[in-house]
Amino acid sequence: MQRIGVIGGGAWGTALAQTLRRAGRDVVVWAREPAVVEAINRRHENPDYLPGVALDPKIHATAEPTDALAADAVLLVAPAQHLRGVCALLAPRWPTGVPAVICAKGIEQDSGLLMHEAVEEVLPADVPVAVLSGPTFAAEVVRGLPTAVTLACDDEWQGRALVEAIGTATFRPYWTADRIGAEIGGAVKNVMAIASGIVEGRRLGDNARAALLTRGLAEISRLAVAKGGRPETLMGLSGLGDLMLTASSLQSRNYSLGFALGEGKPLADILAGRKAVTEGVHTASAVVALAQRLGVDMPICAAVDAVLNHGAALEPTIQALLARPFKAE
Ligand SMILES: NC(=O)C1=CN([C@@H]2O[C@H](COP(=O)(O)OP(=O)(O)OC[C@H]3O[C@@H](n4cnc5c(N)ncnc54)[C@H](O)[C@@H]3O)[C@@H](O)[C@H]2O)C=CC1
Ligand SMILES: O=C(CO)COP(=O)(O)O
Repeated sequence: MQRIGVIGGGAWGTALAQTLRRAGRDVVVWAREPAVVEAINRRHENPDYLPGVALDPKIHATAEPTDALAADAVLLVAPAQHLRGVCALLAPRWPTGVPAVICAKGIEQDSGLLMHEAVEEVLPADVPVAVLSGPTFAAEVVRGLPTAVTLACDDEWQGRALVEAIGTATFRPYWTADRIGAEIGGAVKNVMAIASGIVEGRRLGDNARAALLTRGLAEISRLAVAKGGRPETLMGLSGLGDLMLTASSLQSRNYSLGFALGEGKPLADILAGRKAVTEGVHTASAVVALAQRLGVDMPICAAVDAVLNHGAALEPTIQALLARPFKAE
């Protein structure tokens, strides 16, 4: 796999393009905004989404999606709630058998579907759909700082080919067949990161944050298993790994949004002040609906959803979580 297409010129699409260049691949990025295409091609930067980083001059950006589909594999890096629409646009022109790799982290609000389920509804049936997830702040990956990720793909041969295509010494993919576990870990950790930010913003202490994240991981694992995922996936890079990262760093958009909420800022004001996508805000309600459908108890996600979407006040919501009955671990 020599030529890789990247659908999405936001922070993550741009960082992935840079890491693909480090892996020696030819890269074509499709960006929606003409200004992003122009900045990447002419000035080798993406000041709108990933400022202050010099990009490899050989990253080619395009406003024409077909250019990015003329590839041996295509990374899908649009925000989760837009991924289906983007794929519907691309589907008629998708080349036969070229694998798609989902890099978005979220659950579709309208359908409650995971990204690979939604994408498989619109892309041609012969397209293998893989998932890339794990602890990866774009701002660190683009600079070549080391990390490791999960590459989930049903077919082991295809998965290993993708690992070889995207892997470098500082971007180390580990293959698994468990797309469900990888996706649920990546999507729900965003909701947990908001909760963790709230704990920090309200100065509830380090103990509270550790307890919240441990119980949060239990919630995520229950949902993944109920949906058909493997519990061990949630102990890996796309579960525990990404939860540790996102739920403890102000670099995270989800954690920083929670932190600001915890300090008492209104959600609308926080969102009005940022252009970047904060996936947990959209995923919270979808997780709660999915958990209800599968009969899974997810009290932390439900609390975040209540605060974000149903006008619940923080203090009584926290008190209600603390008042839950004691039970076996
Ligand atoms: N930034 C990061 O560190 C990481 C992000 N991700 C995931 O990658 C996905 C994309 O995130 P970022 O690149 O960070 O987003 P971003 O906030 O940097 O950029 C937003 C992107 O969404 C596109 N967009 C906005 N409205 C759209 C629409 N209606 N249809 C299609 N595209 C639209 C914009 O053109 C832009 O490319 C998210 O699901 C995120 O969770 C995953 C790992 C790391
Ligand atoms: O997914 C991410 C890191 O792995 C990025 O997290 P945020 O979207 O919260 O910044």
